[in-house]
Amino acid sequence: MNRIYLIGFMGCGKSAVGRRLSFLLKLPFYDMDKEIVRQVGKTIPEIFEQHGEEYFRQLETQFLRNFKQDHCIISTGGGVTMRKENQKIMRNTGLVLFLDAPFREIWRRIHRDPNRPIVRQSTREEIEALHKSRYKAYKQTAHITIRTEFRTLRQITQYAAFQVNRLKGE
Ligand SMILES: Nc1ncnc2c1ncn2[C@@H]1O[C@H](COP(=O)(O)OP(=O)(O)OP(=O)(O)O)[C@@H](O)[C@H]1O
Ligand SMILES: O=C(O)C1=C[C@@H](O)[C@@H](O)[C@H](O)C1
Ligand SMILES: [Mg+2]
Repeated sequence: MNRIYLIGFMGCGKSAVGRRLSFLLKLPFYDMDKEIVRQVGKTIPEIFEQHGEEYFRQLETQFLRNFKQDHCIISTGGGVTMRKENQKIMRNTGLVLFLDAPFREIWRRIHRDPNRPIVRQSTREEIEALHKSRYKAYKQTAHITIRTEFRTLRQITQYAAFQVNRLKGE
């Protein structure tokens, strides 16, 4: 299968870049968080509150196992890359791009967002530690790491498209 997965921490730009890349490469775009919300009929904060985080993690893995569409772009949730099984599915079914944004920028983007339950319950220090603890998994799972600092969304999207085409040509 030949999908493009965007991985990385909350707020690194997966959804924003995914939408633009979909337009540029003329491929359908799926946002995993949105797909899960649609399937379950509950918001992410509701899923976390009513069923717990572990249940949400199971929904993420189920989504990856059951999703059938080929030739598409998928922006993943920030925690998806932590499970080994998810890492394997993504690497075996597509090209994995990690959007590597600096933490202070991530924090500026996410700290007031009420739709991110993990952020709502934690201090800046705790979220920074989470970012640090996840970094290696993002890096190791990705075929390509794209550093987003000092780049506009347009530049990141163009660079991602360039890398995708380069790897397809190999
Ligand atoms: N390089 C960038 N320059 C300017 N703004 C950006 C950049 N990348 C992302 N943003 C903005 O930051 C916000 C968060 O980005 P986005 O929602 O795409 O993150 P995400 O990785 O999908 O997060 P989540 O894991 O929570 O789904 C959005 O408002 C987006 O437009
Ligand atoms: O980083 C995370 O663990 C999360 C990121 C979001 O995309 C959502 O998937 C959810 O809020 C959990
Ligand atoms: Mg997103």
